[in-house]
Amino acid sequence: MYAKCGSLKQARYVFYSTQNPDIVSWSSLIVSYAQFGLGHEALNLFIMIRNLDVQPNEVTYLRFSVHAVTLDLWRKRAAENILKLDPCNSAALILLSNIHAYVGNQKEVAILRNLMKEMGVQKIPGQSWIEVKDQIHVFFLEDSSHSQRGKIYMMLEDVWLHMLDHGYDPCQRKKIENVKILSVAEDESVKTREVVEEKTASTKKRKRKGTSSETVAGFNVFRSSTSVAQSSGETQVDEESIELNKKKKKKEQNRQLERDAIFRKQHNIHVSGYNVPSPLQSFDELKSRYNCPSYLLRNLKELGFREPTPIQRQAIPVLLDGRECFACAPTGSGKTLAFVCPMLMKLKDPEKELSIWSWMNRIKLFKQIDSVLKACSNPSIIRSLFSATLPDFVEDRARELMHDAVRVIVGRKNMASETIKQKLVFTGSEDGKLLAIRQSFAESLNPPVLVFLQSKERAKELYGELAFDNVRIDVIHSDLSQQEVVLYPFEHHKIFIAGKTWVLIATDVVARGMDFKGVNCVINYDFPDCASAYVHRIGQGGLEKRLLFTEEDIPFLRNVANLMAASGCEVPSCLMELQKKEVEEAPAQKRFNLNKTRPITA
Ligand SMILES: Nc1ncnc2c1ncn2[C@@H]1O[C@H](COP(=O)(O)OP(=O)(O)OP(=O)(O)O)[C@@H](O)[C@H]1O
Repeated sequence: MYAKCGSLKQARYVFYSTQNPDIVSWSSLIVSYAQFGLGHEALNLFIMIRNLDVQPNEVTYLRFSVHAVTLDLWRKRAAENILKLDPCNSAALILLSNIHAYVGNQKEVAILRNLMKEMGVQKIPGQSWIEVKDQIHVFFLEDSSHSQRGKIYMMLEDVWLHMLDHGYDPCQRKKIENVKILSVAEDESVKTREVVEEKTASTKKRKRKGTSSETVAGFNVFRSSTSVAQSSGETQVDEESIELNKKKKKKEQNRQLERDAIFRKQHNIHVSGYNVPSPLQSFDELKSRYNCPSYLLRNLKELGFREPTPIQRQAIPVLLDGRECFACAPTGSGKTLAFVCPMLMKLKDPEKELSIWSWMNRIKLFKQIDSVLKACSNPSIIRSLFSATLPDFVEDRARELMHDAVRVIVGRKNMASETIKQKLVFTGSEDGKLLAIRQSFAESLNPPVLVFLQSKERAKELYGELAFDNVRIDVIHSDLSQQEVVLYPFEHHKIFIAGKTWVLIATDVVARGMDFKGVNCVINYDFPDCASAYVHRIGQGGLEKRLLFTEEDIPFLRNVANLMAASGCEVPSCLMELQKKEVEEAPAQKRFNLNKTRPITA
């Protein structure tokens, strides 16, 4: 393991600190030496184990001979010994054929390959295993048969991202490859390709010269095989060149995966899921990859959208590939276009179909995620979930309900946008809050202003307090009829943004369902009941965000302070050092009730 990770020193240390190393340990060290190009050290060790009367096994011979392949004597002996142990051993036969190919002995290669065919020996893919909760799971390269393959590949993608986050640079891999040992299967594939290349070349040569193939005796064990027809050799060449093409394709796919990973890293995109499509480099790719209608691209240009935002780069191809998707990206990061663009591209008559859709969608916005996702269980519907926050329980439900979904996270999950200016304002008490808001309106009221409170009772109460001040104020909460709530964005929102209403008081419920573009300032009058509520509140447009807090809020401040600091805002160090509140798991309900009964004024 240490040697595979590049540290021969550690590998040797582990070996020499093992009391009575068994053949597995010996074989591992031999492989390590060979892997690092230390053929003589590997050979010395091999001789040593013979002298120590340790019996080499098949793996010792196989591995040793793979890496010490230039040593003629050992190569031959290794081959004979392997076949003595198991004459039908596919790995050994392939290895032998590769060894012959290495030294240009094409006739032996052809004999061996035909013999394998005659004996019905099939190449067994190398397998790995892992034990999880007393159960052994066996798998091979690119295995997709496991019932939980989606989760497994998602996890692998996460591990890959962690490696990238910790500085692993796939471009540097070439350097490591000099000392990297390939698994037997990989080794075989590389060498098989060389065999095929050489073989194809030699077959062509033969054809040109018009010479007939000869039957050549090979190793003793194969002498019985005397007839090798040229035609069967050619068929084999055809098969192998198909195989070669497949491998070339695979290699190109792997390169693409690495390019995608680097590109995603540059744009802070994190994905998991099986076979995630490449992100978009530009909007033009919508045309070349997905045949996007030209009018859409024209419209994007007219809107001044030159480059896709990170969420658009990844989510659009996912949806256009017909995959379901759940995504989390900061507020204002362009999520709307990320799901609207694929929809527009799939609609046959966008104008007609959209007018019906927009009404349905408004209504659906207010429903629970579960019922929305379940209702859309028709397999022809591609479901997607876009949000600025993605709590774990929502993510778990989405994974359960969606089929083979791709997860896309831009930046860190549940983070506020880095472009939003956030300010913490200490007001001491409830009375202090009222004073502070009145003072700020008197000094610098810059409408439209959105004010968030935790409950409809408190929203109504604050409205009552401020209604008689010299401020044009309105309130929206869940006591309004469904129709009013649905219509709000169209009617009241217009009035609000047009400046007829200066201050709009709202609750968290409203913050999640509406999109208040053009707001200048967001005041969090009440402390949000969780960090994700805060992210949604401050996502409602506006360059300036203020969060008022009192003595009572201090124990709950840490999460929000962390969030602010993570999105680049200045937070006093004393707040960052606050003790984590013990009741952190259940504060929301508690605080909600507390605030519900807490009056706006003392
Ligand atoms: N590719 C782009 N280039 C430039 N501007 C864009 C691009 N995509 C979207 N925008 C603009 O960015 C703004 C924010 O977009 P949008 O409302 O879709 O963000 P969002 O992530 O949905 O935010 P929220 O979470 O608040 O709903 C909009 O004004 C939109 O017109």
